Amino acid sequence: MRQLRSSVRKGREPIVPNVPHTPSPGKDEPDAPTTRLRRRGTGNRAGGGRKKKNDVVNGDDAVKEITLPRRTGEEVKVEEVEKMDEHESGGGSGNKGLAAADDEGSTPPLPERVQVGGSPAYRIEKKLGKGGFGQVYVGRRVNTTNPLERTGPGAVEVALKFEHRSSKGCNYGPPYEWQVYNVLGGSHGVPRVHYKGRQGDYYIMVMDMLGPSLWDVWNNNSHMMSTEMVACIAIEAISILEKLHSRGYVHGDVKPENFLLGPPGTPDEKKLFLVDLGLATKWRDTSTGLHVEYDQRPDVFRGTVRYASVHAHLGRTGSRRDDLESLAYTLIFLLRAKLPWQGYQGENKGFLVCKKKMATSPETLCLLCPVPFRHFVEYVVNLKFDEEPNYAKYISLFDGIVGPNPDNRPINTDGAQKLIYQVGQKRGRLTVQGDDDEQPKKKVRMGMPATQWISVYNGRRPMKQRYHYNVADERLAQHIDKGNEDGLFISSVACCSSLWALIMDAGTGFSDQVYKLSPCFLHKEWIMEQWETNYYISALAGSSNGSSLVVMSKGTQYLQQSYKVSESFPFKWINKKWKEGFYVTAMATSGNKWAIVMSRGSGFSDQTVELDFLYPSEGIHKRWDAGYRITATAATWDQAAFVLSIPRRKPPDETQETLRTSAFPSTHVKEKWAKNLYIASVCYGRTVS
Ligand SMILES: Nc1ncnc2c1ncn2[C@@H]1O[C@H](COP(=O)(O)OP(=O)(O)OP(=O)(O)O)[C@@H](O)[C@H]1O
Repeated sequence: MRQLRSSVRKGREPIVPNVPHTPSPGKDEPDAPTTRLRRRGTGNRAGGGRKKKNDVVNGDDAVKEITLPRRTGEEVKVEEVEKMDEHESGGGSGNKGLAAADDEGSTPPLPERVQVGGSPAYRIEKKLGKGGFGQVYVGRRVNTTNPLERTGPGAVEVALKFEHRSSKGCNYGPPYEWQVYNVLGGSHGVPRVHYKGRQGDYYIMVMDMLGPSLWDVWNNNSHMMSTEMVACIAIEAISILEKLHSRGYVHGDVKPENFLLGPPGTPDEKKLFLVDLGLATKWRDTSTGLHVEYDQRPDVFRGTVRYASVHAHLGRTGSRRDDLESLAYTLIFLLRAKLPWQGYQGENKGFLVCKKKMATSPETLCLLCPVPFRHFVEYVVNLKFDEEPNYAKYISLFDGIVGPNPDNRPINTDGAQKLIYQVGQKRGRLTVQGDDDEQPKKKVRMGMPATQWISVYNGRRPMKQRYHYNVADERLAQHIDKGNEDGLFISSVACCSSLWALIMDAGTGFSDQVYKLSPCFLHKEWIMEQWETNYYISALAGSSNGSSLVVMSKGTQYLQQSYKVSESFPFKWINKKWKEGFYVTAMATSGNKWAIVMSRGSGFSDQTVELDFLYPSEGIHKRWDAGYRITATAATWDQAAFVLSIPRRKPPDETQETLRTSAFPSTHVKEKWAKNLYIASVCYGRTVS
């Protein structure tokens, strides 16, 4: 199994060498050699004061939170069960996030005649479509001077997009989409908006009338589309996205329903357009010209579940790669009529779809598709957050599939020809054929889940640290007692195959410690008893059979503590607690359950979470660059979570390294000690897929 190591050293390039594999000795590890012993003060910083009795809150059996009351005796808050967002929409569109799905019956009547922002007057005719935000109708000019005027501000027929003022997109006035159309309207592949304004309760946009969507075409053709047609769509769609991206925006909801052809029977009938800019965001800051900053908010989902990029599912800031990943799914859907993650239902749908996307290799996804499609998928799923996509190269992938004469193609590819020409001109050549010999990059989504040890090391002054692993329940006490006798306290615990790993340190600063091995995850009565006597949870781990090891210490700097056990990663709860001044100070998993401990007085000034279906290497590096350091880790069979924090007091050595190993990293730990790097956190679980 692969082992990887990555690290950060402030002011230096991160080091990312591969570390050789070390087989597990498969037994308890004896005391390891230690560096110089240095004891820290052991004063109890938690302070005294009697606490009121704790309340226990059970949202449901699976989710519970126990909060230690503030010393003011304030009422303990009741937590609701909180789950990942789930969004539904109709049609063939899959599920859409951030959409206010108006029920047709409940929408107020549309005006009979529309005239907004200096436009001519229009009569409303047939409905063209309906989305989560608005409804689109044909508008026919009431007084026509030139009945042949097909496009432009004086067109006889226009598309009218109505959004009710109470719709979600209009909370702060006119729809956000209007602003985006101001910038992008009329650019390559984006319809022109001629007028906009409010009439009665509706915000109305008057735009060029277009034809059927790609979903309509596919649906009306017995759910089939020729390879050449899809390849042409790929070529032109990439060029449309390139143009949109070059203006600083990402679309955010690329899918078959949002690609429209020109009106049938007109010169534009083979031309492709991209509509619905309601979820567009900027990837580039207009004033600085810099790429927007990376962030992950695992509770935020924007887009449509079926076509969303994995990064969008995980709540990462949108960037150019996301549109291309959604385009890849769109193309495969049109070709194969099905995506492997269709059919999931229920409140867990977003999670299951994302997990399936991560577990589906490009080979599996593109089975029976011509090779260029697989190469396209491989390129786009490997794009980094701020990487500039090589649009011209992606377009050139499909050259061999489409006919040589652009005039005979089922979709107009003029935009793409222009792009390739421009790129060629820039480089002093005409095309990007043979541009470079770069092969599609290594695949990160391989379809094979793997579990590993994830260990995190911090640079610090020499101290005594000791580790034990493969420890059976009955042997825990013996190791802990011996450690305590030697002046060590437990700093981290982890579990693999129902055997425990213990890290004991001389540098914890704790003055006393108790622990509990219990058959449940977690033993709330015991925890509450310890809280009563000023012990706080300082480390915890869970086994796959549901048992847990909780370590509680005196002498922590915590002032108040709260924990939650949840079936899914409880980001919403964490987010709420952050606002109350709590920070995550420990985490553990048991099977698919998460236990998160949050404390006041944690010594952090900011905190963030990286959650992924694999080791989130890019995210961790981005956070390291922004001054965060990993302060807690936990992983289930599916997901790995890293909590990264900014300490209030800068440590003298900010070095941090992570290591992923298939066996407990005993040899590596010794090598780290030699460099004054000590285990700060360890867990066992999902790392790669
Ligand atoms: N200019 C147009 N000409 C013809 N039909 C259009 C036009 N604009 C939109 N439509 C049709 O109306 C549908 C909904 O439009 P649009 O996607 O802009 O609305 P939305 O409420 O933002 O949708 P979504 O739920 O996808 O965000 C489209 O799928 C398309 O079928």
